[in-house]
Amino acid sequence: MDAWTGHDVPTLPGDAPTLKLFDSARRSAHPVTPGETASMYVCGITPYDATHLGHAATMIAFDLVNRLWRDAGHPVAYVQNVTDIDDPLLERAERDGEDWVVLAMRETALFREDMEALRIIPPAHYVGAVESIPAIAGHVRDLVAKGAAYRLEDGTGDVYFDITAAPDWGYESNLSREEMTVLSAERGGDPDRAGKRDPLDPLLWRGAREGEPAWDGGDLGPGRPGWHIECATIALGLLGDTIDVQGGGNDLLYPHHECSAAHAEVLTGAAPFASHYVHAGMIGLDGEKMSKSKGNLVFVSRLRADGVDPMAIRLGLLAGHYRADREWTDEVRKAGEQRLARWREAAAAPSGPSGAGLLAAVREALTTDLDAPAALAVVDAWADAALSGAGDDAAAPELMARTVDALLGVRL
Ligand SMILES: Nc1ncnc2c1ncn2[C@@H]1O[C@H](COS(=O)(=O)NC(=O)[C@@H](N)CS)[C@@H](O)[C@H]1O
Ligand SMILES: [Zn+2]
Repeated sequence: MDAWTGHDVPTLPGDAPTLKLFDSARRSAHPVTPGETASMYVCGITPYDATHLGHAATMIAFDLVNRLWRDAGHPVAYVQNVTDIDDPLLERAERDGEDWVVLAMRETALFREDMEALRIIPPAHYVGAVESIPAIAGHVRDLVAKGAAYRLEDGTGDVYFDITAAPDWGYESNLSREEMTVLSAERGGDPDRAGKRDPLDPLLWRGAREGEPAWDGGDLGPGRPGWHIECATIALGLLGDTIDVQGGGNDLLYPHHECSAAHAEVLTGAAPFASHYVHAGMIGLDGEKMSKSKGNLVFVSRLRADGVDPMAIRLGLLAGHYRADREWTDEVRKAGEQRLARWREAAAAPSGPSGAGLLAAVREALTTDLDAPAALAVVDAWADAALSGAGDDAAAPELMARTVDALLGVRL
Protein backbone atom coordinates (compact mmCIF):
# COMPACT_ATOMS: atom_id res chain seq x y z
CA MET A 1 0.00 0.00 0.00
CA ASP A 2 1.32 3.46 -0.83
CA ALA A 3 2.29 5.77 2.01
CA TRP A 4 1.99 9.52 1.48
CA THR A 5 4.23 12.08 -0.24
CA GLY A 6 7.26 13.14 1.73
CA HIS A 7 9.02 16.50 1.79
CA ASP A 8 12.56 17.76 2.20
CA VAL A 9 14.01 17.64 5.71
CA PRO A 10 16.81 20.20 6.18
CA THR A 11 20.15 18.96 7.56
CA LEU A 12 21.67 20.74 10.52
CA PRO A 13 25.26 21.46 11.54
CA GLY A 14 26.95 19.83 14.53
CA ASP A 15 26.20 16.66 16.42
CA ALA A 16 23.07 15.52 18.20
CA PRO A 17 23.05 13.98 21.69
CA THR A 18 21.86 10.36 21.98
CA LEU A 19 18.08 10.05 22.04
CA LYS A 20 16.67 8.85 25.35
CA LEU A 21 13.11 7.50 25.37
CA PHE A 22 10.79 6.24 28.08
CA ASP A 23 10.31 2.49 27.79
CA SER A 24 6.96 1.22 29.13
CA ALA A 25 8.46 -2.19 29.94
CA ARG A 26 11.21 -0.74 32.16
CA ARG A 27 9.03 2.23 33.21
CA SER A 28 12.00 4.56 32.81
CA ALA A 29 13.87 6.43 30.12
CA HIS A 30 16.96 4.88 28.49
CA PRO A 31 19.27 5.79 25.60
CA VAL A 32 18.15 4.27 22.30
CA THR A 33 21.18 2.63 20.69
CA PRO A 34 20.14 1.59 17.18
CA GLY A 35 22.50 -0.12 14.82
CA GLU A 36 23.48 1.80 11.69
CA THR A 37 19.79 1.81 10.67
CA ALA A 38 17.21 2.64 13.31
CA SER A 39 14.01 0.58 13.15
CA MET A 40 10.53 1.57 14.29
CA TYR A 41 7.07 0.05 13.99
CA VAL A 42 4.17 2.36 14.74
CA CYS A 43 0.58 1.17 14.88
CA GLY A 44 -1.45 3.07 12.32
CA ILE A 45 -5.15 3.71 11.90
CA THR A 46 -8.14 1.46 11.68
CA PRO A 47 -9.46 3.40 8.72
CA TYR A 48 -12.63 5.06 9.84
CA ASP A 49 -13.06 8.43 11.58
CA ALA A 50 -9.62 9.45 10.34
CA THR A 51 -7.78 11.68 11.08
CA HIS A 52 -8.76 12.88 14.54
CA LEU A 53 -6.35 14.88 16.68
CA GLY A 54 -5.52 11.80 18.72
CA HIS A 55 -4.21 10.04 15.63
CA ALA A 56 -2.36 13.22 14.70
CA ALA A 57 -0.71 13.64 18.12
CA THR A 58 0.57 10.07 18.15
CA MET A 59 1.88 10.31 14.59
CA ILE A 60 3.64 13.58 15.46
CA ALA A 61 5.30 11.99 18.50
CA PHE A 62 6.90 9.27 16.40
CA ASP A 63 7.70 11.77 13.67
CA LEU A 64 9.93 13.47 16.25
CA VAL A 65 11.73 10.14 16.83
CA ASN A 66 12.19 9.78 13.06
CA ARG A 67 13.58 13.32 12.77
CA LEU A 68 15.95 12.96 15.74
CA TRP A 69 17.36 9.70 14.40
CA ARG A 70 17.97 11.38 11.01
CA ASP A 71 19.56 14.35 12.78
CA ALA A 72 21.94 11.86 14.45
CA GLY A 73 22.82 10.40 11.07
CA HIS A 74 20.79 7.17 11.19
CA PRO A 75 18.82 5.97 8.18
CA VAL A 76 15.39 5.04 9.56
CA ALA A 77 13.44 1.87 8.70
CA TYR A 78 9.95 3.03 9.62
CA VAL A 79 6.95 0.71 9.15
CA GLN A 80 3.34 1.58 9.81
CA ASN A 81 0.22 -0.56 9.23
CA VAL A 82 -3.41 0.08 8.33
CA THR A 83 -5.85 -2.24 10.05
CA ASP A 84 -8.05 -2.43 6.97
CA ILE A 85 -9.88 -5.53 8.20
CA ASP A 86 -11.13 -5.88 11.77
CA ASP A 87 -14.39 -6.00 13.72
CA PRO A 88 -14.70 -2.22 14.38
CA LEU A 89 -14.30 -1.47 10.65
CA LEU A 90 -16.95 -4.04 9.67
CA GLU A 91 -19.28 -2.73 12.39
CA ARG A 92 -18.93 0.87 11.15
CA ALA A 93 -19.49 -0.15 7.53
CA GLU A 94 -22.56 -2.10 8.65
CA ARG A 95 -23.89 0.87 10.64
CA ASP A 96 -23.45 3.23 7.68
CA GLY A 97 -24.67 0.69 5.11
CA GLU A 98 -21.39 1.08 3.27
CA ASP A 99 -19.00 -1.36 1.61
CA TRP A 100 -16.21 -1.83 4.18
CA VAL A 101 -13.54 -1.83 1.42
CA VAL A 102 -14.72 1.56 0.12
CA LEU A 103 -14.87 2.97 3.66
CA ALA A 104 -11.32 1.81 4.37
CA MET A 105 -9.94 3.21 1.12
CA ARG A 106 -11.62 6.60 1.55
CA GLU A 107 -10.52 7.03 5.16
CA THR A 108 -6.97 5.91 4.40
CA ALA A 109 -6.79 8.45 1.56
CA LEU A 110 -7.95 11.20 3.93
CA PHE A 111 -5.39 10.08 6.52
CA ARG A 112 -2.60 10.35 3.92
CA GLU A 113 -3.70 13.88 3.01
CA ASP A 114 -3.73 14.94 6.64
CA MET A 115 -0.32 13.38 7.28
CA GLU A 116 1.10 15.34 4.34
CA ALA A 117 -0.47 18.57 5.58
CA LEU A 118 1.00 17.97 9.05
CA ARG A 119 4.42 17.28 7.47
CA ILE A 120 4.75 13.83 8.98
CA ILE A 121 7.63 12.04 7.26
CA PRO A 122 6.05 9.00 5.53
CA PRO A 123 7.02 5.51 6.70
CA ALA A 124 9.28 3.54 4.34
CA HIS A 125 6.60 0.84 4.31
CA TYR A 126 2.88 1.44 4.74
CA VAL A 127 1.20 -1.97 4.94
CA GLY A 128 -2.41 -3.12 5.10
CA ALA A 129 -3.66 -6.10 7.10
CA VAL A 130 -5.53 -7.50 4.09
CA GLU A 131 -2.46 -7.60 1.87
CA SER A 132 -0.61 -9.31 4.75
CA ILE A 133 -3.11 -12.13 5.28
CA PRO A 134 -1.06 -14.89 3.60
CA ALA A 135 1.94 -14.06 5.82
CA ILE A 136 -0.27 -13.73 8.92
CA ALA A 137 -1.92 -17.12 8.24
CA GLY A 138 1.57 -18.61 7.88
CA HIS A 139 2.59 -17.27 11.28
CA VAL A 140 -0.62 -18.58 12.88
CA ARG A 141 0.14 -22.02 11.47
CA ASP A 142 3.70 -21.75 12.83
CA LEU A 143 2.36 -20.94 16.30
CA VAL A 144 -0.03 -23.92 16.16
CA ALA A 145 2.84 -26.17 15.06
CA LYS A 146 4.91 -24.91 18.00
CA GLY A 147 2.10 -25.79 20.40
CA ALA A 148 1.79 -22.07 21.24
CA ALA A 149 -1.68 -21.79 19.70
CA TYR A 150 -4.81 -23.93 19.65
CA ARG A 151 -8.09 -24.20 17.79
CA LEU A 152 -11.33 -24.06 19.79
CA GLU A 153 -13.35 -27.26 19.65
CA ASP A 154 -16.63 -25.41 19.06
CA GLY A 155 -16.64 -25.64 15.28
CA THR A 156 -15.97 -21.95 14.71
CA GLY A 157 -12.44 -22.54 13.45
CA ASP A 158 -11.19 -19.82 15.81
CA VAL A 159 -7.53 -20.12 16.82
CA TYR A 160 -6.10 -18.64 20.02
CA PHE A 161 -2.57 -17.94 21.28
CA ASP A 162 -1.61 -19.71 24.51
CA ILE A 163 -0.09 -17.01 26.73
CA THR A 164 1.85 -19.60 28.74
CA ALA A 165 4.01 -19.97 25.62
CA ALA A 166 5.16 -16.35 26.01
CA PRO A 167 8.63 -16.19 27.53
CA ASP A 168 7.80 -13.38 29.97
CA TRP A 169 4.09 -12.60 29.71
CA GLY A 170 3.18 -9.16 31.06
CA TYR A 171 6.71 -7.73 31.10
CA GLU A 172 5.73 -4.92 28.75
CA SER A 173 2.59 -3.60 30.43
CA ASN A 174 3.49 -4.62 34.04
CA LEU A 175 -0.22 -5.08 34.73
CA SER A 176 -1.94 -7.48 37.12
CA ARG A 177 -4.18 -10.23 35.76
CA GLU A 178 -7.21 -8.29 37.01
CA GLU A 179 -6.15 -5.16 35.14
CA MET A 180 -5.40 -7.25 32.04
CA THR A 181 -8.81 -8.89 32.18
CA VAL A 182 -10.61 -5.53 32.37
CA LEU A 183 -8.60 -4.00 29.54
CA SER A 184 -8.90 -7.11 27.41
CA ALA A 185 -12.70 -6.90 27.60
CA GLU A 186 -12.66 -3.13 26.89
CA ARG A 187 -10.27 -3.32 23.95
CA GLY A 188 -11.47 -6.06 21.64
CA GLY A 189 -10.58 -9.15 23.68
CA ASP A 190 -13.00 -11.87 24.81
CA PRO A 191 -11.96 -13.03 28.31
CA ASP A 192 -15.37 -14.64 28.84
CA ARG A 193 -15.22 -16.80 25.70
CA ALA A 194 -15.92 -20.45 26.57
CA GLY A 195 -13.31 -23.03 25.63
CA LYS A 196 -10.19 -20.87 25.97
CA ARG A 197 -7.33 -22.28 28.07
CA ASP A 198 -6.83 -18.86 29.67
CA PRO A 199 -9.30 -15.94 29.55
CA LEU A 200 -6.40 -13.71 28.48
CA ASP A 201 -5.48 -15.87 25.46
CA PRO A 202 -5.83 -13.56 22.41
CA LEU A 203 -7.44 -14.45 19.09
CA LEU A 204 -5.07 -15.22 16.23
CA TRP A 205 -7.48 -16.30 13.51
CA ARG A 206 -11.29 -15.89 13.31
CA GLY A 207 -12.92 -18.70 11.37
CA ALA A 208 -15.25 -17.66 8.56
CA ARG A 209 -18.70 -16.46 9.67
CA GLU A 210 -21.86 -15.95 7.61
CA GLY A 211 -21.89 -12.41 6.19
CA GLU A 212 -18.28 -11.68 7.07
CA PRO A 213 -15.37 -11.49 4.61
CA ALA A 214 -13.04 -14.49 4.78
CA TRP A 215 -9.76 -15.47 3.21
CA ASP A 216 -7.98 -18.74 2.60
CA GLY A 217 -5.99 -19.70 5.69
CA GLY A 218 -4.50 -22.92 4.28
CA ASP A 219 -5.05 -25.69 6.82
CA LEU A 220 -6.45 -23.08 9.22
CA GLY A 221 -9.50 -23.06 6.98
CA PRO A 222 -11.14 -19.85 5.72
CA GLY A 223 -11.26 -16.84 8.06
CA ARG A 224 -9.55 -13.57 8.88
CA PRO A 225 -6.65 -12.43 11.07
CA GLY A 226 -6.72 -11.39 14.70
CA TRP A 227 -5.54 -7.88 15.55
CA HIS A 228 -2.30 -8.44 17.45
CA ILE A 229 -0.74 -11.01 15.11
CA GLU A 230 -1.29 -8.53 12.23
CA CYS A 231 1.23 -6.10 13.72
CA ALA A 232 3.67 -8.82 14.74
CA THR A 233 3.72 -10.27 11.22
CA ILE A 234 4.04 -6.93 9.43
CA ALA A 235 6.87 -5.80 11.70
CA LEU A 236 8.75 -9.13 11.50
CA GLY A 237 8.38 -9.29 7.74
CA LEU A 238 9.91 -5.87 7.12
CA LEU A 239 12.11 -5.07 10.13
CA GLY A 240 13.51 -8.42 11.31
CA ASP A 241 13.28 -10.28 14.61
CA THR A 242 13.94 -7.35 16.94
CA ILE A 243 13.40 -3.60 16.55
CA ASP A 244 14.42 -0.42 18.33
CA VAL A 245 10.97 1.09 18.91
CA GLN A 246 7.46 -0.35 18.95
CA GLY A 247 5.14 2.63 19.10
CA GLY A 248 1.57 3.77 19.35
CA GLY A 249 -0.85 5.42 21.70
CA ASN A 250 -1.00 4.23 25.32
CA ASP A 251 -4.37 2.62 24.59
CA LEU A 252 -2.33 -0.04 22.78
CA LEU A 253 0.00 -0.97 25.64
CA TYR A 254 -2.36 -3.77 26.68
CA PRO A 255 -3.50 -6.06 25.14
CA HIS A 256 -2.29 -5.02 21.69
CA HIS A 257 1.44 -4.40 22.14
CA GLU A 258 1.89 -6.96 24.91
CA CYS A 259 0.39 -9.64 22.64
CA SER A 260 2.14 -8.49 19.45
CA ALA A 261 5.50 -8.65 21.21
CA ALA A 262 4.70 -12.07 22.72
CA HIS A 263 3.68 -13.45 19.32
CA ALA A 264 6.86 -12.15 17.72
CA GLU A 265 9.09 -13.55 20.48
CA VAL A 266 7.54 -17.02 20.27
CA LEU A 267 7.78 -16.99 16.47
CA THR A 268 11.45 -15.98 16.37
CA GLY A 269 12.85 -17.02 19.75
CA ALA A 270 14.39 -13.50 19.95
CA ALA A 271 13.49 -11.26 22.93
CA PRO A 272 12.78 -8.54 23.74
CA PHE A 273 10.97 -7.86 20.46
CA ALA A 274 11.56 -4.13 20.91
CA SER A 275 14.25 -2.42 22.94
CA HIS A 276 11.81 0.43 23.70
CA TYR A 277 8.03 0.19 23.97
CA VAL A 278 6.96 3.80 23.46
CA HIS A 279 3.42 5.03 24.15
CA ALA A 280 1.88 8.41 23.43
CA GLY A 281 -0.76 9.97 25.68
CA MET A 282 -4.43 10.20 24.78
CA ILE A 283 -5.81 13.41 23.29
CA GLY A 284 -9.19 14.10 24.83
CA LEU A 285 -12.04 16.46 24.36
CA ASP A 286 -14.29 17.58 27.21
CA GLY A 287 -12.56 15.19 29.59
CA GLU A 288 -12.98 12.06 27.50
CA LYS A 289 -10.38 10.32 25.37
CA MET A 290 -11.07 11.32 21.76
CA SER A 291 -12.36 8.12 20.26
CA LYS A 292 -14.76 6.75 17.74
CA SER A 293 -16.97 5.09 20.29
CA LYS A 294 -17.46 8.37 22.18
CA GLY A 295 -17.99 10.38 19.01
CA ASN A 296 -16.13 13.37 20.53
CA LEU A 297 -13.80 13.70 17.60
CA VAL A 298 -12.07 16.78 16.23
CA PHE A 299 -10.75 16.12 12.75
CA VAL A 300 -7.60 17.52 11.18
CA SER A 301 -9.46 17.90 7.88
CA ARG A 302 -12.25 19.90 9.57
CA LEU A 303 -9.76 22.30 11.12
CA ARG A 304 -7.94 22.61 7.80
CA ALA A 305 -11.24 23.31 6.01
CA ASP A 306 -11.92 26.01 8.62
CA GLY A 307 -8.62 27.64 7.61
CA VAL A 308 -6.47 26.50 10.54
CA ASP A 309 -2.84 26.26 9.43
CA PRO A 310 -1.68 22.63 9.88
CA MET A 311 1.55 24.01 11.36
CA ALA A 312 -0.54 25.64 14.09
CA ILE A 313 -2.23 22.27 14.76
CA ARG A 314 1.21 20.68 14.99
CA LEU A 315 2.44 23.37 17.42
CA GLY A 316 -0.75 23.03 19.47
CA LEU A 317 -0.19 19.31 19.90
CA LEU A 318 3.55 19.74 20.54
CA ALA A 319 2.80 22.15 23.41
CA GLY A 320 1.88 19.11 25.57
CA HIS A 321 4.31 16.35 26.47
CA TYR A 322 3.86 13.38 24.13
CA ARG A 323 3.25 10.94 27.01
CA ALA A 324 0.68 13.12 28.75
CA ASP A 325 -3.03 12.48 28.36
CA ARG A 326 -4.24 15.93 27.43
CA GLU A 327 -7.10 17.89 25.97
CA TRP A 328 -7.50 19.60 22.64
CA THR A 329 -9.30 22.90 23.23
CA ASP A 330 -9.84 26.12 21.34
CA GLU A 331 -7.24 27.71 23.62
CA VAL A 332 -4.70 25.09 22.53
CA ARG A 333 -5.49 25.90 18.91
CA LYS A 334 -5.20 29.65 19.49
CA ALA A 335 -1.90 29.25 21.31
CA GLY A 336 -0.58 27.22 18.39
CA GLU A 337 -1.62 29.92 15.94
CA GLN A 338 -0.07 32.69 18.03
CA ARG A 339 3.19 30.79 18.47
CA LEU A 340 3.37 30.09 14.72
CA ALA A 341 2.86 33.79 13.89
CA ARG A 342 5.50 34.87 16.44
CA TRP A 343 8.06 32.37 15.20
CA ARG A 344 7.47 33.41 11.59
CA GLU A 345 8.00 37.05 12.60
CA ALA A 346 11.18 36.20 14.49
CA ALA A 347 12.54 34.12 11.60
CA ALA A 348 12.36 37.30 9.50
CA ALA A 349 14.36 39.35 12.03
CA PRO A 350 17.75 40.66 10.87
CA SER A 351 19.56 38.85 13.67
CA GLY A 352 19.10 37.21 17.05
CA PRO A 353 20.89 35.38 19.87
CA SER A 354 23.29 32.58 18.90
CA GLY A 355 21.76 30.18 16.40
CA ALA A 356 24.15 27.42 17.43
CA GLY A 357 23.07 27.89 21.03
CA LEU A 358 19.41 27.61 20.04
CA LEU A 359 20.05 24.45 18.02
CA ALA A 360 21.94 22.81 20.90
CA ALA A 361 19.17 23.65 23.37
CA VAL A 362 16.43 22.32 21.10
CA ARG A 363 18.41 19.10 20.52
CA GLU A 364 18.98 18.72 24.26
CA ALA A 365 15.26 19.09 25.01
CA LEU A 366 14.03 16.77 22.29
CA THR A 367 16.56 14.01 22.92
CA THR A 368 15.42 13.99 26.55
CA ASP A 369 12.36 11.79 26.00
CA LEU A 370 10.91 14.13 23.36
CA ASP A 371 10.48 17.12 25.66
CA ALA A 372 8.79 19.26 23.02
CA PRO A 373 7.30 21.72 25.56
CA ALA A 374 10.87 22.54 26.67
CA ALA A 375 11.97 22.86 23.06
CA LEU A 376 9.08 25.22 22.29
CA ALA A 377 9.99 27.35 25.33
CA VAL A 378 13.58 27.63 24.11
CA VAL A 379 12.43 28.85 20.71
CA ASP A 380 9.92 31.23 22.31
CA ALA A 381 12.71 32.81 24.35
CA TRP A 382 14.93 33.11 21.28
CA ALA A 383 12.06 34.70 19.31
CA ASP A 384 11.31 37.22 22.07
CA ALA A 385 14.98 38.19 22.22
CA ALA A 386 15.33 38.45 18.44
CA LEU A 387 12.17 40.57 18.19
CA SER A 388 13.41 42.91 20.91
CA GLY A 389 16.64 43.46 18.96
CA ALA A 390 18.85 41.42 21.28
CA GLY A 391 21.62 39.23 19.84
CA ASP A 392 23.80 39.93 16.86
CA ASP A 393 24.00 36.57 15.10
CA ALA A 394 22.82 37.48 11.60
CA ALA A 395 22.73 33.83 10.57
CA ALA A 396 20.60 32.84 13.56
CA PRO A 397 17.13 33.52 12.13
CA GLU A 398 17.79 31.22 9.18
CA LEU A 399 19.24 28.49 11.41
CA MET A 400 16.26 28.84 13.76
CA ALA A 401 13.85 28.26 10.88
CA ARG A 402 15.83 25.21 9.74
CA THR A 403 15.98 23.85 13.26
CA VAL A 404 12.24 23.98 13.89
CA ASP A 405 11.62 22.57 10.41
CA ALA A 406 14.06 19.65 10.71
CA LEU A 407 13.45 18.70 14.36
CA LEU A 408 9.87 19.79 15.12
CA GLY A 409 8.51 19.43 11.59
CA VAL A 410 7.20 23.00 11.65
CA ARG A 411 7.75 24.78 8.32
CA LEU A 412 7.72 28.54 9.00
N1 LIG B 1 -7.39 9.76 21.51
C1 LIG B 1 -6.17 9.36 21.08
N2 LIG B 1 -5.06 10.05 21.45
C2 LIG B 1 -3.83 9.69 21.01
N3 LIG B 1 -3.60 8.65 20.19
C3 LIG B 1 -4.69 7.94 19.78
C4 LIG B 1 -6.01 8.25 20.19
N4 LIG B 1 -6.86 7.34 19.60
C5 LIG B 1 -6.09 6.52 18.87
N5 LIG B 1 -4.79 6.86 18.97
C6 LIG B 1 -3.64 6.22 18.34
O1 LIG B 1 -3.74 6.43 16.94
C7 LIG B 1 -3.33 5.26 16.23
C8 LIG B 1 -4.51 4.74 15.40
O2 LIG B 1 -5.56 4.43 16.29
S1 LIG B 1 -6.74 3.59 15.71
O3 LIG B 1 -7.25 4.26 14.55
O4 LIG B 1 -7.65 3.35 16.78
N6 LIG B 1 -6.11 2.19 15.19
C9 LIG B 1 -5.50 1.32 16.02
O5 LIG B 1 -5.31 1.52 17.21
C10 LIG B 1 -4.97 0.05 15.35
N7 LIG B 1 -5.14 0.09 13.90
C11 LIG B 1 -3.52 -0.16 15.69
S2 LIG B 1 -2.84 -1.56 14.90
C12 LIG B 1 -2.88 4.25 17.29
O6 LIG B 1 -1.47 4.35 17.49
C13 LIG B 1 -3.62 4.71 18.54
O7 LIG B 1 -2.94 4.36 19.73
ZN1 LIG C 1 -0.95 -2.43 15.82
